[in-house]
Amino acid sequence: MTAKKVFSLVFVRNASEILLGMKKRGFGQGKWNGFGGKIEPGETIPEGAVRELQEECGLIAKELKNVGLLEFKFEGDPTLLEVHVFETHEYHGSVIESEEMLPKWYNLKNIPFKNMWLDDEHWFPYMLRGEFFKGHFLYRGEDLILKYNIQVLDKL
Ligand SMILES: Nc1nc(SCCc2ccccc2)c2[nH]cnc2n1
Repeated sequence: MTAKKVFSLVFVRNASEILLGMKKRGFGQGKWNGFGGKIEPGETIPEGAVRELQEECGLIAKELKNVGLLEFKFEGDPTLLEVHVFETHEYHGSVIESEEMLPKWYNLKNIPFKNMWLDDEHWFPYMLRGEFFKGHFLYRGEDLILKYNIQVLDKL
């Protein structure tokens, strides 16, 4: 039976920029990414997304839009990572560095894909076009995608 771990991943946006964080430790260390983490028992996925965003960069999302779903498998590991992707354009607070993340605003024309997870370059265009997407990626290690598919879904 495949074990499943559920994560949130939040991208903070303004008209021309996206807030990314350099992961300072743990899973995905050394990569720019959105803000997120494991959904804890007793919290909803959006609640976990808001919590992780504030813990990792200090911002409090006033609204969250679910923009996609990503599933990751790593060859040799039975665990399926289910990642719920969100965007927020309405937030308050000030961006601060945390133990987990070093935040930095990037122009949408200059996203540092070379220092991000390999899959991001495949699905970011769907997110930036405002299309609700579902992607499945099979990795060998962290640096090789063996196969993937991405589909645009009509938002439920
Ligand atoms: N962009 C992206 N993100 C993740 S993990 C995101 C969820 C997460 C997990 C653990 C700590 C914080 C956040 C990926 N995994 C494989 N490809 C990937 N691409």
